Amino acid sequence: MPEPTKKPVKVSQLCELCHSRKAVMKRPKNLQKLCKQCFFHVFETEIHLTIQKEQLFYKGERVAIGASGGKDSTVLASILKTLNERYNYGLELVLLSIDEGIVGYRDDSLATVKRNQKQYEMPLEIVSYRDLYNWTMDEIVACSGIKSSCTYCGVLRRQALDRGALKLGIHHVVTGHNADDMAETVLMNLLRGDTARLENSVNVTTKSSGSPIKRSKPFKYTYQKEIVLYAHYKKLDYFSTECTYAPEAFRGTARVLLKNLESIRPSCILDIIHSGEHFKLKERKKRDLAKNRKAGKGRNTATSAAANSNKEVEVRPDGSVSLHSRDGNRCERCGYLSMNRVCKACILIEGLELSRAKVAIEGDTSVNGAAKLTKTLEQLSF
Ligand SMILES: Nc1ncnc2c1ncn2[C@@H]1O[C@H](COP(=O)(O)OP(=O)(O)OP(=O)(O)O)[C@@H](O)[C@H]1O
Repeated sequence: MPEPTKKPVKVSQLCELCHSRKAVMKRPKNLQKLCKQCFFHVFETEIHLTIQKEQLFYKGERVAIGASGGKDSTVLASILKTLNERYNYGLELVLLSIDEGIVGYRDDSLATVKRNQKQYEMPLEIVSYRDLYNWTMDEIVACSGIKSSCTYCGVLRRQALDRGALKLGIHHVVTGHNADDMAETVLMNLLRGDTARLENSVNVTTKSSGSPIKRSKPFKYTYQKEIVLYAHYKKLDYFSTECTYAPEAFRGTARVLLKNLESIRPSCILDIIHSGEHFKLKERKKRDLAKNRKAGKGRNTATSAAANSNKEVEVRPDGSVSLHSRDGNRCERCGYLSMNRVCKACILIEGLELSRAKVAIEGDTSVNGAAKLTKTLEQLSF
């Protein structure tokens, strides 16, 4: 029987890197036509180069991966395992998950992380808001409404990741924040005129004041679309549902704007990050901002939940909160490391406790029911 003849692949369909295999995709970052193998290679190599250039790790370092079960952190765990073995980084990788207490969302995504733990053979530590703060996000939303949920969650999660890492004796947490997240942050700060934050919004590595924990973002230059493609082609096991509570409204606006820009000019994500990297505040402006902040003036100054104690609190656009700073010390309330007399998390929790007392006096204290009721009410239009 004659052998079936293989249909020749048109040159225009060949991978633009290896020129031998068929291209299966257009790379979102630069529209290069690639085969699967070459895509894996460039994707992994770019992340390795970022890690090297930024000198993110040292040999023997213990690193906690902030693992939410979503695509970004799942790909991060998979890639770090691959690169650690391929390039002999010598890292000890641990999965660290925060259970915010969001029924029907986080419980399902944590089930994914538990499967990842076995797939990647990494230890897993789960720390919950309930244990740390005696609140769940469902309860917080029931008390304070859905609008400020991202603010609360952001502040509490940042601290919870730090505390979870410290519990493990780890001083470095990596997260799956990607290039799209970075560009969104630059756009948001730009649109708000928040020049003070523009300068630091694109740093790969950050540290909260007073915290001994370093946080890094190895996906700083990695496009979200490519992360999804990688997870898809590698058949990674991840949880794809969005958080039950709406994303921060203004970030959502910046996201839509960015997606529109990206569809016209794919490189704009990197271009925005590049611009962010070159914003530098004049020394005088920096001093003025610091003075204003100390005096409690400025665009983002608000009297927060701790207003009952007449303290001026600055609520920053990224959700972090600051009181008058002082040198590294411990929070008066919870004893956790803080530059402020009372840490950001305690300030928020204090306000919540006041609202909880009010809810208890006014009626229904069944929190799960209250969370559902809040969501239902906010979805209604009159
Ligand atoms: N509950 C959590 N536990 C541990 N780490 C978390 C948690 N939520 C978020 N992170 C970390 O912060 C990063 C950014 O979180 P964000 O909420 O922006 O989610 P995302 O962009 O959907 O990421 P992912 O796809 O990993 O969920 C995540 O990639 C992860 O590393």
